[in-house]
Parts: sequence; structure tokens; C-alpha cells
Amino acid sequence: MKAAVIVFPGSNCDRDLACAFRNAGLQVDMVWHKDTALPAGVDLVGIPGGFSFGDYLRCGAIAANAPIIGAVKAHADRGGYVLGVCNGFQVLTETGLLPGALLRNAGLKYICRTVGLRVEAPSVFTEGYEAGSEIALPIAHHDGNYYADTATLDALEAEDRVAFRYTDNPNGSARDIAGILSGNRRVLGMMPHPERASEAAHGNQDGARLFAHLATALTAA
Ligand SMILES: N[C@@H](CCC(=O)O)C(=O)O
Repeated sequence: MKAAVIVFPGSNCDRDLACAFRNAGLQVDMVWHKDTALPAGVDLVGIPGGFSFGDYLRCGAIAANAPIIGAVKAHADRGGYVLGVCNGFQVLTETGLLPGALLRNAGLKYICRTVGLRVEAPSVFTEGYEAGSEIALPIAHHDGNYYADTATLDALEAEDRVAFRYTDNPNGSARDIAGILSGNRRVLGMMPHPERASEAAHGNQDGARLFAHLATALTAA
């Protein structure tokens, strides 16, 4: 199974995400943001964390208009899988592939620490965990405060599209939301970094099951 990791100027978790995909058994191509097509046969697109274009304008806003984004949208429209982590989640909301926006943290400070999460909605990204189980993953962001209007939040919950919720909300996110799924459950955006908690050397491997299950599910599909 094949994954592509998109690289923007300012991405700083692209290699980490590629390592997590490779360790789970996926073949990975790195794709520069100025490309206009994904490599043939890509099943999964990873949009990594970082500070694309220096977080200028709004986090993810410039990246969301990069040349490669047309191909990422076409991939998602065809039912392809997309995982956006942290800045990747910000890019996905800016493209409109996921609803809502990531605002400045409620405390107006950059937060870098491990947080508790409850795993909720079913998807290839979450089914490696027992539904309702609690895990711990690192966060590192200044704009992680998830916002959407009440109707959108109600729809996300009614459609069971909240993938991860903070157990102790660190940033003011509406309804403790840490990660959401698209309507077809194949696009996931999440602020915590599972790729930073996926090897023994990380001291926390709670993220590894996300990648392991994702690779197994894609291989079986
Ligand atoms: N642009 C992100 C950077 C976090 C990341 O992707 O690791 C922020 O809100 O700070």
C-alpha cells in the first residue's frame, strides 16, 4: 500500500510522519507542494505538522492554496484516505476538506506537552483502539483551538465524526474536540501528533496503533 507525504516550506514533521507510515509497512513517497499530481497508485495522503509558510496569514491558509492541493482534493473526492496532523489539520480545514477552523489557543500560549485523549468515532484511523479508550499523545501548537458553529458541531456529533476528544481540554477547543473525520470517514484531521508517540525511543507508543491499524486496513481494502 502506498502513501504520499506532502512537504511544504516550513513542514517539520514530514519525515516523522513518513517514518511512522514506513514502520507500519506502507511504501512512502515525499511530494513537494509545487507538484500538481500525486504519484500513481497512492492510497493515503499524509499532511504533516509544522509551520507551513511560516504560519503567515493563518496557519495552513497558504498551504491550502498550493499547487498540489488540487490533486489532494481529487484524491479525497475519489474516496482516498487523508491524514492531516496538527498543521495538516489546519491545512485540511483551510481547504474545506474538513469543517471548522483552528483558532489561537484560548490561553494565547504555545502548548507543548502530552495530553489525554478519548478515542471515539469508528474509522480506519481509530479502530486500532477500543472505542472509548483513553490514550496519551503529544501536542505542540499555538493554533489548536477547534471552532465550528453550533450547527456544524451538532452535525459532527450526530454523525459520530469526532475521532478524538481531549480528556482535559488544553486549548479551548469546542466540545473538547481534538480530531474530526470527513463525512465518508476517510479524511482525518487531528491536532495531537501520533507520529511522535510511535516508537520505543519516544517513550510513548500510543500513536503506533493508529498507523498499524491504518496499514492493515488499507492492505485489506
Ligand atoms: N502551525 C502549528 C504548528 C504545530 C505543528 O504542526 O506541529 C501551530 O499552530 O502552532
